[in-house]
Amino acid sequence: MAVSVRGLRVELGGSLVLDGVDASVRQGKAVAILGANGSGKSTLVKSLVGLVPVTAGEVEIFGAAGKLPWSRIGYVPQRMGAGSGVPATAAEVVASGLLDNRRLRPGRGARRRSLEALEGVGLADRASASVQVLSGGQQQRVLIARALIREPDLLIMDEPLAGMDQESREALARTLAGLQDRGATVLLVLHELGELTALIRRTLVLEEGRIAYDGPARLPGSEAEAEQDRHAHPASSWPGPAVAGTATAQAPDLSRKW
Ligand SMILES: Nc1ncnc2c1ncn2[C@@H]1O[C@H](COP(=O)(O)OP(=O)(O)OP(=O)(O)O)[C@@H](O)[C@H]1O
Repeated sequence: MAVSVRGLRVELGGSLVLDGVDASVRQGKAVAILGANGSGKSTLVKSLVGLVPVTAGEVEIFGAAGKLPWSRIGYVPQRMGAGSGVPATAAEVVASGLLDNRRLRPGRGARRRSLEALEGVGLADRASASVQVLSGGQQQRVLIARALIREPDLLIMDEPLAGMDQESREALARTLAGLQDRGATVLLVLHELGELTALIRRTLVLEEGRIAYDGPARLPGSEAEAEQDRHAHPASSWPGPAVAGTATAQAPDLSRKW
């Protein structure tokens, strides 16, 4: 398993934000986490990357608990500027994704890789721009490119589509499909599947800190199903198992916006 959580409870500021979450994601799968504001989506992904303390339960990444294999993980937090007074170009911020705790320089080929990563979010033309002059949505894409340049085995993004225009969303969808083709696991907090409908086969829906639904992203006869059919690989072996076999509760309308 790329990700496995068991009985996960997280208390923040005296309230129970995650209340016994159990879920596993196999390597190479793309899963969306949906749910209303405040349902615990960000807290769940933060708990996976060690950014919030776990009150009870277990989190395992690539089969190991405790020590995070950071070099294999790309994480993009919920909308956070990339600028904040940093005197660097977009390409330099992206290249900083290649840094680790041991070296101060991004190493060979950093510029080329940085441009490729920016291409992946449709921002190659702004590579030499100072991040401070980029718009909020462009800065968000710089941060996504900074995660992509790491060629992560596990990419976790918290609302990556927020504030992105359609063209950028489509560029990101293509990039994520390529990443998945290489066997990476993709975990996304989303408010709607949108341009990523063709990529996402499974969704987890959170409600008040619990998993209310865990099953196929497209339900028979749904708009999402039709959309996936339009994009699906012709050799795809889908449809998968019936909804009733995998859903933990009655399926919500997965084509809605949360
Ligand atoms: N550091 C914190 N201290 C206290 N409460 C917190 C903290 N972080 C989050 N919460 C609370 O936990 C709940 C879940 O927050 P979280 O950010 O995980 O929700 P979300 O599903 O990602 O919401 P959104 O869709 O608005 O991003 C909210 O009620 C929030 O107020």
